Amino acid sequence: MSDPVKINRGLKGVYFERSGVSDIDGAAGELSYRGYSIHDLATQSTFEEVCYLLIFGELPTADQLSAFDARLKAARTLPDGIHDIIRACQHGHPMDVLRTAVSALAALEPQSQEVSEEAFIDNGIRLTSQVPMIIAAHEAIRNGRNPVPADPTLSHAANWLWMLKGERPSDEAARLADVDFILHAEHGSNASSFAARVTIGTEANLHGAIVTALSTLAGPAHGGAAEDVMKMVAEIGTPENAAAYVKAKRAAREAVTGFGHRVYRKEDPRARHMRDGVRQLGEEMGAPEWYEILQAVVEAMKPYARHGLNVNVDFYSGVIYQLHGIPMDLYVPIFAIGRMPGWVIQCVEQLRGNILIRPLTLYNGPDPRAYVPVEQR
Ligand SMILES: CC(=O)SCCNC(=O)CCNC(=O)[C@H](O)C(C)(C)COP(=O)(O)OP(=O)(O)OC[C@H]1O[C@@H](n2cnc3c(N)ncnc32)[C@H](O)[C@@H]1OP(=O)(O)O
Ligand SMILES: O=C([O-])CC(=O)C(=O)O
Repeated sequence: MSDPVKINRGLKGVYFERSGVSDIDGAAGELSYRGYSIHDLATQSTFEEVCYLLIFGELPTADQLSAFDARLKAARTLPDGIHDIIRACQHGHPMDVLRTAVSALAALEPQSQEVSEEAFIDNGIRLTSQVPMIIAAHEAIRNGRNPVPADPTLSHAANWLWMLKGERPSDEAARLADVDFILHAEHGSNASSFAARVTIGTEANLHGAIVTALSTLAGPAHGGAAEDVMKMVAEIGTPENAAAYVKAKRAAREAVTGFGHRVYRKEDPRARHMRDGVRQLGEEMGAPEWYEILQAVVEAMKPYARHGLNVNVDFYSGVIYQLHGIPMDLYVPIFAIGRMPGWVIQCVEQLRGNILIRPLTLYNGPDPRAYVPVEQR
């Protein structure tokens, strides 16, 4: 019997809202933020500027940028108690620790309860600065070190690396982190941003929506892919093994991680910037084999490219983090650092003319039946 209504499982191809933030052309493999090509932003802009663009809709003037930068820097503080919470769950996955700490911020900072556009922007800017602090503090605490205080002379990306490692990053390392954040900053109605919008649809506060988004980002089909790609590269071991690995995956009808996307049918436009980063960094660090293994996987997947199966943004990012000596379980949290402005502006957009997001499921359970008391079952 055919269903009386058309069901779009996974909401594939369904438009549920209008958005002026980012535009994805999946067929052409193109992405822009507020009309600016991701390629121009990745090569010419900074994460601070992209945050401003996403949140306020226009590129900032020099004065606006410096005022915004000062606002981000002033927000590099965590309330008393957050380090204790991190300490208490230090052995957990960093994504669980980050989510727990953001949830705790909602309880510790009274201003997080306000639901208005201005409050979302204020709280969103504060959280954008606090998220990298939480991740770096956790990394320090779980390794028996004291958290490194933020350095107000450093950019968002450089300060993150400074807090993570306790040493000043090179300009190249800071720029690579900056580009990574720009590329991850926003991506339309992806699963975590959609989940955040669902939370705001109930008129909940921004911190609640960010907790939802973090939970949703953590899965391997979304933000967890970079970590899985690194595990895959380690398992493959040498470029010569890549073809057999892919063949076995395809034979078992299992996903090759870092490939595929719900929207793109050409290569994810963000991937090329990460690919260049892996190649350069690998050569500089005398470890070209990671790039060679990745390219051997791409070669082995070529027969499937005509079905729209190409690399996505996270195919290359994990190896960049690995080359920087960043532990694998920090890859998803790093994605979250970059995605903060995207989540914030999606929540602001949702709040304007808010509507409860509540689709339908078509019932296919048992027909109506009489209740049977427990002693008669
Ligand atoms: C930042 C991000 O979130 S990007 C995504 C990161 N995730 C990953 O890299 C994990 C691996 N990829 C995947 O699991 C999927 O591609 C997803 C979840 C991202 C998208 O899934 P969907 O939108 O359902 O995929 P789509 O409908 O395009 O799949 C089409 C076909 O390609 C196959 N396919 C999709 N991705 C892959 C993959 N990575 N490897 C092998 N086959 C795949 C599907 O099984 C499907 O085959 P079928 O028609 O024979 O059943
Ligand atoms: O858009 C998606 O479905 C996933 C993605 O690439 C992202 O969130 O960056």
